[in-house]
Amino acid sequence: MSRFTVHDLAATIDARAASGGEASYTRKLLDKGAEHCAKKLGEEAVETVIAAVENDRDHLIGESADLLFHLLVLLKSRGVTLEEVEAALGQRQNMSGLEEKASRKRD
Ligand SMILES: N=c1c2ncn([C@@H]3O[C@H](COP(=O)(O)OP(=O)(O)OP(=O)(O)O)[C@@H](O)[C@H]3O)c2ncn1[C@@H]1O[C@H](COP(=O)(O)O)[C@@H](O)[C@H]1O
Repeated sequence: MSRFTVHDLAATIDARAASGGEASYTRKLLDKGAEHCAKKLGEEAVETVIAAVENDRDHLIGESADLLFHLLVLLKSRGVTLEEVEAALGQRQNMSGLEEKASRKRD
């Protein structure tokens, strides 16, 4: 069996956005709009931070999964693709984080 990836999850979210029904949580989130999706992402981020601070490994993994799911739904709600985010990361590939930070200040 091939490994499940974030791309597989993004494809499921695309499918639910196109035709998800009453039973779809993704559809429910998208129907409530981008602001609601952003609020949910914020909640999941806080829960992830708490799990990390408490050094609760299993909880951190679970909350990180929730966080990634909600980030993908938020991106979908604003028409941004995972590939576009990957491209942004790719552009930073040969630059250190500190260089990247300095380049933002010059913009
Ligand atoms: N990965 C996830 C995933 N991670 C977290 N969640 C849901 O995120 C919610 C977060 O819990 P909360 O307590 O914060 O929210 P809640 O109180 O249940 O919901 P709200 O009423 O507050 O919105 C839970 O209901 C989780 O089930 C997810 N729901 C769906 N997926 C994936 O998305 C796919 C499509 O799901 P559906 O759209 O439901 O078919 C599924 O096959 C899964 O693979």
